[in-house]
Amino acid sequence: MHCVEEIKNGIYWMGCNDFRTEMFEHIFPLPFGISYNSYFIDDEKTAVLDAMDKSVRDEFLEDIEYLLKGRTLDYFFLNHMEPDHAGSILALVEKYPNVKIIGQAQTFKLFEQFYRHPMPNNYVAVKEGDQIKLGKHVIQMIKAPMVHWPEVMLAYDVTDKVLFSVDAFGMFGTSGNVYADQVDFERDYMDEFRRYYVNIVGKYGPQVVNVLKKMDGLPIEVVAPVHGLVFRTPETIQLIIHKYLHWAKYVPEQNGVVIAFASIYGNTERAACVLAHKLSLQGIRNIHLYDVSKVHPSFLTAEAWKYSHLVLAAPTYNLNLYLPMENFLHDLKTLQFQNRKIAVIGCHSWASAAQKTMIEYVEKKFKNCEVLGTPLDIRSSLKDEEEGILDSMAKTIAKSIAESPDPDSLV
Ligand SMILES: Cc1cc2nc3c(=O)[nH]c(=O)nc-3n(C[C@H](O)[C@H](O)[C@H](O)COP(=O)(O)O)c2cc1C
Repeated sequence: MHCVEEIKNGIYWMGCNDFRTEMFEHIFPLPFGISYNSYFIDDEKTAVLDAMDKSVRDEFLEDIEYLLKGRTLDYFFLNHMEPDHAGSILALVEKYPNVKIIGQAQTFKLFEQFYRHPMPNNYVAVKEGDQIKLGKHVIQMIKAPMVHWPEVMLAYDVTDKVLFSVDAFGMFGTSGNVYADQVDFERDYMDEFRRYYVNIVGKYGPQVVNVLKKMDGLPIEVVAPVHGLVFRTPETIQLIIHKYLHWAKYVPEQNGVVIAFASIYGNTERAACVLAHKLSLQGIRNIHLYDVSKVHPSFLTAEAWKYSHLVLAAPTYNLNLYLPMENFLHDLKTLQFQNRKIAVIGCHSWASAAQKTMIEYVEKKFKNCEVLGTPLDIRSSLKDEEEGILDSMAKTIAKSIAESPDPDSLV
């Protein structure tokens, strides 16, 4: 069996969906699975760009054999050493021992660290701008450090204007289709596309901006990532570049409020829900409530990236911030979350710590973020006569949203 499709003259997509892996990198839940793409070029010389995870190694080798039609494999482009794209390389080299492996010196070093199997006779070291001629197809190397590892190199088919973008423009999830224009991408895939970006490369905004600058100078007709759908129409390519510009510059996509709350007994939750309704009465659209104890942080960080405003509400727990909230905020800090206004609600019964810790994250650990309005620290439960505090908070947030510039004007 095989699962391949020609995406441009002599360039083939090979795709495997993986519904068995529960968590990507053993940390990110995969409710819709994950897919691995690899690409084959049929020319005077044959080439494979990127390998696949070892969980789909047999299918990967089967597709290559089918496309080679009895020929041998001349080149393998090792664009990224991470095992979900390199896990099948040893098997590939065992099958095609004379294959030339294209990569950077740094890539080969990582290869040997992981696989303890030096193959210096197979290596062809390349640098930024080098071109490999396969025949009609000429492949140009474009460095993309930290998108999402230091050795990442994109490959650009100069002849057919295809950008093999490695993890850039990848996504969580799977599809029965190959191209983004064959599905309702914005409606059905954007959330997993965003969650992938934020959690996998979100920390490296400046490096992503550099890649986008390099792309700006290239005519691109197809963007072919290693996970998810392929982009071949000007509309879908423009859409993903537009989204990446927002995300990489830490500019929200739209105005709205994410209320991330934690609660042991329900009092902080109640305050969060009442605040949400007060915001709604203020005419605010797109208010999203999330219980951080129930929703994996990878979904929460993606939502925080999407919207302009954030509310954090959590109780004190053993003289600390309640752990699921701490996890979420730690994640945001690690991902270099920035440029947001954030309201804070703490809750405690005898010795407060949560409110102070959340304020510290906003003011000291996040970049260019500020606490919005007067933070609240509930004593066990909010009394009826204190509800006015939530009214003021809702008004402050609504005013801030009204005064926020159109996010599109910032990219
Ligand atoms: C294991 C445990 C530890 C707690 N530690 C503290 C604490 O250190 N300081 C404090 O003021 N309250 C502490 N609390 C109490 C809660 O923070 C407090 O009752 C709060 O109002 C609960 O809000 P909630 O109803 O939203 O869960 C603790 C509660 C539990 C279950």
